Amino acid sequence: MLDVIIKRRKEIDNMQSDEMIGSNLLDILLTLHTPRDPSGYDESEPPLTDQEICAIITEVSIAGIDTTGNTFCFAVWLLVKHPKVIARFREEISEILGEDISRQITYEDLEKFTYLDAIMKESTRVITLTPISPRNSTQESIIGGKHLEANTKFLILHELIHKSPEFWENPDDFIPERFLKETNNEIAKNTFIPFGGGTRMCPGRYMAMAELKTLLILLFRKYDVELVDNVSKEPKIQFTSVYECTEMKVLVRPKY
Ligand code: HEM
Repeated sequence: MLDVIIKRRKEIDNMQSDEMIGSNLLDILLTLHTPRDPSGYDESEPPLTDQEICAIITEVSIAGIDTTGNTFCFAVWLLVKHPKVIARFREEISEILGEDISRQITYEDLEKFTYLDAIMKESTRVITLTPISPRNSTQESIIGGKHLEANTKFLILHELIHKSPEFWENPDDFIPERFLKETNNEIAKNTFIPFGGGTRMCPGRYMAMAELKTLLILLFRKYDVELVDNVSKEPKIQFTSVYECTEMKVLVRPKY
């Protein structure tokens, strides 16, 4: 990958100052904190080195692809199982974007999608992609009434917390409304942690949510989606470091 980065850096260095760079991740990283930076040139910040760019692209690829892809499959499956939720979601799409299905979706649009936000939250609660996170206590502490010595290794069970009847009513049911302000439902602190928490919380969470919401709008505003056969009544799931959807067949038909 380093070769590709070096080659592209040379190409960009040889470009005329008014020539446009691409909007892909590599070009954005190569021009960050340089006079070509589209978000403005800040001389006080050094440009990224080839090694730093390589590390960022590797990290985004490892941590950002399977996670987002599988979350998308599970969200589609949950939606298809709940036609009333799809109907309300489509109403929200029409309210915010109108009926022009070619209308581009902006980040500002996404912020208005409160029901879709609730769908995504509920979807990541019902099927918690990363069910556990390891931690190591740096100091002696008491957690849940249990005394832990410093340097104790332990696991945070996201999935167990997300399915605990102590914190969630009907925890196995898919009810996006529980995340809406209108229902006045209090979500207790630290009971909703699909992206972890604290200093190691997922740094890709906003990017993942923006991608997932955009994809769901694009899919459901233009297509009807249904599960194909018995295989897909339940998606096939296997656990590696995250839950992976290994098989799910859907039929996608244009609505118009
Ligand atoms: C729906 C999609 C995603 C889910 C459910 C998810 C979930 C998580 C979780 C649970 C953690 C561990 C947090 C902790 O230990 O407290 C994590 C860490 C991380 N995620 Fe994500 N993630 C997603 C998407 C992404 C994307 C798109 C990127 C990058 C573009 C990304 C980059 C990372 C990185 C680099 C870490 C390690 C952070 C650290 O240890 O300091 N993730 N993610």
